[in-house]
Amino acid sequence: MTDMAAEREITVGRIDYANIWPIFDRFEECLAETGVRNVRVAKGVPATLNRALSEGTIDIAAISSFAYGQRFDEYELLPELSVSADGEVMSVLLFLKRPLEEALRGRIAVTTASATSVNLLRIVMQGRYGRCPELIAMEPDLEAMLERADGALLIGDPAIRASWRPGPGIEVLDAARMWKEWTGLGMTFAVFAVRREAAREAPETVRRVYEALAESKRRALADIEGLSRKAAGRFGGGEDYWERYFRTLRYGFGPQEQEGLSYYYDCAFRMGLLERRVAPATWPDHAAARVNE
Ligand SMILES: C=C(O[C@@H]1C=C(C(=O)O)C=C[C@H]1O)C(=O)O
Repeated sequence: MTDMAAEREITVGRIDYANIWPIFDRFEECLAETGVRNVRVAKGVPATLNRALSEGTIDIAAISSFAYGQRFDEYELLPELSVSADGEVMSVLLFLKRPLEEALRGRIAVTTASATSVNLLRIVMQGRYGRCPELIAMEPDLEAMLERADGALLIGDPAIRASWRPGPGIEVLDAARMWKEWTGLGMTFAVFAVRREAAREAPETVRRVYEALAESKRRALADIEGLSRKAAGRFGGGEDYWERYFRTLRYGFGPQEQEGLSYYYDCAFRMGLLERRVAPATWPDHAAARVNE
């Protein structure tokens, strides 16, 4: 039995958007119940967490599925957790001030917070419409983006807020729907990854973090109404909106989600967006391998 008290501190990265609430809302409460004291939570937008996990300043995080694909050999995937969609996501949105056919020949501003969605846009534009507009990275500010481009890609809370008041004449396209119409598949935007050395150096802490995430998800999903009330209080928008949002997103990572993500990785590899074919490894496989050595 590993002595957890002797293990080093583990930092968990939490996406700073409402989309992750059904996994993280009860996390700290669940963790405290297990008596863990050596865990810290750091919040950030996906691009920040992607970088922090790659640099090892955090150990476990919800990151962009694209960022996992770039460094799959350094990480292990935590099972049964993701932020996915099947046909609609509601918070990865393309705002267009010109018809799509014109925007395809023009320029689209993309949020600096994203890795998965900006590459999803490249894949869908190229694959489905045969051409990709010029993409420019900008801070997520719809008005400023549309001043410089024909369209804007936003994710997370900024996408949600902008969807409530996109402005006159702005068409709003849902990126998961565009992907579903083209491929017939669902899309996984975020996965949960642990750095391999963290899983090796602090196995008991990582196990408890995983169990607390799984339990937090069970509790939150058993009370979507309570979660929606809390989100409406924090962000506005009405409880009905949030209930629909939390019921639209998928939080598991089963065969259906894996199939969609695997096709996304294939497309990204074929387009040269990923250097290697992605071969995912699931935690705690390496622990099992060590036992068998
Ligand atoms: C569903 C969403 O998926 C997100 C999109 C990500 C990306 O584009 O890299 C990363 C994590 C998720 O937060 C969202 O942003 O609302």
